Amino acid sequence: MTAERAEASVAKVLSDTGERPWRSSDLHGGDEYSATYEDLTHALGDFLDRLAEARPDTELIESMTESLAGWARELGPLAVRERDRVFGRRTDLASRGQTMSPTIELAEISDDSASGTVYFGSYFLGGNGAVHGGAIPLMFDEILGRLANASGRPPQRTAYLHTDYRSITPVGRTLGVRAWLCSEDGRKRILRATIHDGETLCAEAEGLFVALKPGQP
Ligand SMILES: CCCCCCCC/C=C\CCCCCCCC(=O)SCCNC(=O)CCNC(=O)[C@H](O)C(C)(C)COP(=O)(O)OP(=O)(O)OC[C@H]1O[C@@H](n2cnc3c(N)ncnc32)[C@H](O)[C@@H]1OP(=O)(O)O
Repeated sequence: MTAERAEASVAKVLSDTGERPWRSSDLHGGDEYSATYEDLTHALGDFLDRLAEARPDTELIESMTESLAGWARELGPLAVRERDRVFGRRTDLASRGQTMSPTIELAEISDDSASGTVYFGSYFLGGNGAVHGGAIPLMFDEILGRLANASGRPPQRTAYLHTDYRSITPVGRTLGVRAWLCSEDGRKRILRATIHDGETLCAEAEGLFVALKPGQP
């Protein structure tokens, strides 16, 4: 698959979520807004990684605290309803416009499978070079949730998510990630996913996703 086609199918699958599709006309600027917001999420992710790695002196801590408080003051009055927000709702972006889970770069996508890479920066460190055990199911829920909700399927929620940690998942390395649909039975879908470091299986997960009934929150 060419890079261009991969990008187009990523955009298609990520925007095909069964939820009200995000439209660039919802916000001023369209593609330019999209690219600018993606840059913001990358800058924020990078900041969190650098913060996790650094041992700043008191002066820098105070200065950063004041800067962050200033941004919070500026953003406070700009709060909008959930459906009008940008953070975590940009299904056309690889990051989904959020930093809660690491960005998953998908290279191959079909209606029932997806594969690509994920990179856990230092922000996601649990200890001794290993990713935090809570960040791994978070990432699995992200990729399985995207796949479950893709290809015109009705909105789905995670009913269970079982994770097996097979070996440590290293921080600071580009890892392989794969997700696929295993079975469908009425409203229920079972999906599985893996994270690999080269040939080593780091973790694997199985999730049950249940399609919501009309009006179900
Ligand atoms: C709106 C969806 C999101 C859309 C997003 C679009 C934009 C972004 C796009 C893409 C990004 C994706 C990245 C993020 C994705 C994250 C997804 C999440 O993390 S969702 C949050 C965590 N999950 C919850 O909060 C669920 C809480 N639980 C519930 O709401 C209900 O329990 C629910 C919907 C799961 C099922 O409840 P019932 O009342 O509708 O249905 P009943 O009858 O209980 O279950 C249906 C069938 O499923 C089985 N079932 C249900 N739970 C089970 C379980 N834990 N284990 C085994 N079976 C279970 C039951 O036994 C039943 O099976 P039988 O039909 O009888 O064969």
